[in-house]
Amino acid sequence: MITANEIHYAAGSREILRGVDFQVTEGEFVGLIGPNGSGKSTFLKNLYKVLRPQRGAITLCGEDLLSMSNREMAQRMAVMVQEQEAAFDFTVEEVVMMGRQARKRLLETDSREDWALVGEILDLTGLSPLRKQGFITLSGGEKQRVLIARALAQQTAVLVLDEPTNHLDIKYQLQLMELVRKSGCTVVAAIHDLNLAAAYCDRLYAMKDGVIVGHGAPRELLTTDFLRALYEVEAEILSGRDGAMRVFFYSK
Ligand SMILES: Nc1ncnc2c1ncn2[C@@H]1O[C@H](COP(=O)(O)OP(=O)(O)OP(=O)(O)O)[C@@H](O)[C@H]1O
Repeated sequence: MITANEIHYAAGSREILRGVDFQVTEGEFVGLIGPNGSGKSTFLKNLYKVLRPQRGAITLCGEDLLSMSNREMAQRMAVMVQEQEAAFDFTVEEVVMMGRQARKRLLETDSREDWALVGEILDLTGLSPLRKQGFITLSGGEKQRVLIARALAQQTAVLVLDEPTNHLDIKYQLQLMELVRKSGCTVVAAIHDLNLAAAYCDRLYAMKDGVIVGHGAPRELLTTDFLRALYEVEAEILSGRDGAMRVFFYSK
């Protein structure tokens, strides 16, 4: 569904991505982990074309991403990032409706089907009581839920999420991960919380200093030795009563 080969990206003389190889197959939920400043957001920005790699190739749904128009990309891939949020002076339902734009012709109005879908997604994300509230008046966690709702309204095959849960309380963290997993989309998400990543992702890619230093199923990848090398912390790995792995951290 997505392949990135040998991606190099530099900002001025600073090499941020140094030959990143990355593959996601259809229906997979892949997490991107790694320490602060390792290049995760920069890599995702290359995936959704806010940045253009100096070297390397990316395909989306079998087509060359770099020669695709933004509209063609938006019909295949929805993106949820943090930085856009200040720009919205719209109601919650209007922001979610914006997700439909990529699927319409120029000047095509919102149909009854569009509104029905928006209503359904507002219900799913627990946002119906807030639908008429101004986006800029929402709390950080509410904004994050609106942005994921907007991405779901785009009805794309692929979702790219940069830190989708960092403002959410624990109930909504679990709910968002559940929702994303059940969406049936192919998902790439940068996630700091390794317990969430391990519980929901099929596979993880670990990035450090602009290169992929490991990838695999969470249980195979996240060993104490690997976590020590990646984050310079001591980790203890246990199993929860649901059988999922839990990681505890101690400073070195
Ligand atoms: N335009 C730029 N000019 C110089 N350095 C940059 C630029 N953009 C990003 N960087 C640097 O590249 C590195 C990678 O940044 P990036 O935001 O991709 O990291 P990240 O892994 O997403 O980090 P975090 O976990 O903290 O969000 C950082 O050290 C950042 O300061």
